[in-house]
Amino acid sequence: MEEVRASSAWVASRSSHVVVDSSGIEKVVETIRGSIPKIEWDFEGIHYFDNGPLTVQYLFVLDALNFCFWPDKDLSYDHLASGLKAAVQNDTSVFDADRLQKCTGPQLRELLKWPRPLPLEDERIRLLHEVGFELERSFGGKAANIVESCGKSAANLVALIARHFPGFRDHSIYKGHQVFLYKRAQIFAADLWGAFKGQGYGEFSDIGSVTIFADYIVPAVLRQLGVLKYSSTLASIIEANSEIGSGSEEEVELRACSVYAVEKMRELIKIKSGKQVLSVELDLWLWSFGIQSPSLQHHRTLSIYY
Ligand SMILES: Nc1nc2c(c(CN[C@H]3C=C[C@H](O)[C@@H]3O)cn2[C@@H]2O[C@H](COP(=O)(O)O)[C@@H](O)[C@H]2O)c(=O)[nH]1
Repeated sequence: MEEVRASSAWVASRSSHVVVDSSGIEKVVETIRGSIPKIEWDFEGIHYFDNGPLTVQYLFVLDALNFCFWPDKDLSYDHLASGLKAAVQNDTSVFDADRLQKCTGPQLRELLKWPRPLPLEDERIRLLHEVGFELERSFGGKAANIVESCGKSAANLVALIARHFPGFRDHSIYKGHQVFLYKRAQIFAADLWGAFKGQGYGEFSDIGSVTIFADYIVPAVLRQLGVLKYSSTLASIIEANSEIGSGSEEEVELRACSVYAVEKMRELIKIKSGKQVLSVELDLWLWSFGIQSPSLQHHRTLSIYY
């Protein structure tokens, strides 16, 4: 994840639409006084968990589809997590690699009990096929085998997933440089860690190397907290709910500056209180705050990455 951290810092040092405000970071750190509210993984009670390899398969499929809910104002991540949970409870072979490869749009809608086409549905189906195909080709059909081959390293896991599954290669080109954000690959590692409570499939010796997951909720929360400042043009685009192009400077800055700001926050917490908090914990705190603030306006980008 060093490349996520380094390339995000590179963007933050050159950004013009989004600025990381260090006094905003200081204020947040002062307010929390070294202890961020602990948010339980699955605080919503919407995820499948059986303490075994089927949970790993479930989480991998979940994170393969964990992007872009906003184009349908009634759809959210909750529907995906709980819909896939109900599907696997009803049929434990639903995420078998051969079935993933054959899944169609109407079948996915039926699984999720969603009455109309999903946003980017054709992309979601393409990605499910890719996951099923590559799981079968290289991992005996089981996501648990990916995890077992990463030597309890989240960084290895993210690298392995990015190498095998093109849909997880979350990156952009910014001012000629390649920027890595790996949101869904990293969130898969974090989901394993959270679900299995750092044991078994969730044991990673380097969980501290995972950064936040640059989505559309966390930047909005950071802005609300005064950590991110937007240019007036960007602010009005977001206020008007206008779309921001995937890979545009604005979009890359929103995401990369969020990663960088939380890394800075983490460093400052360490300096001020001596406590070593994880970006995964900061992420869940910020994200859960964001989804409980429906009035928070977020940026809108059509993307398969987040
Ligand atoms: N940074 C960050 N982004 C996250 C998550 C999660 C869920 N993580 C689970 C893990 C444990 C908990 O119990 C959570 O349930 C989803 N997202 C992103 O949010 C957006 C969905 O928004 P809306 O349209 O309002 O549902 C979309 O981009 C989605 O990819 C997270 O944790 N961190």
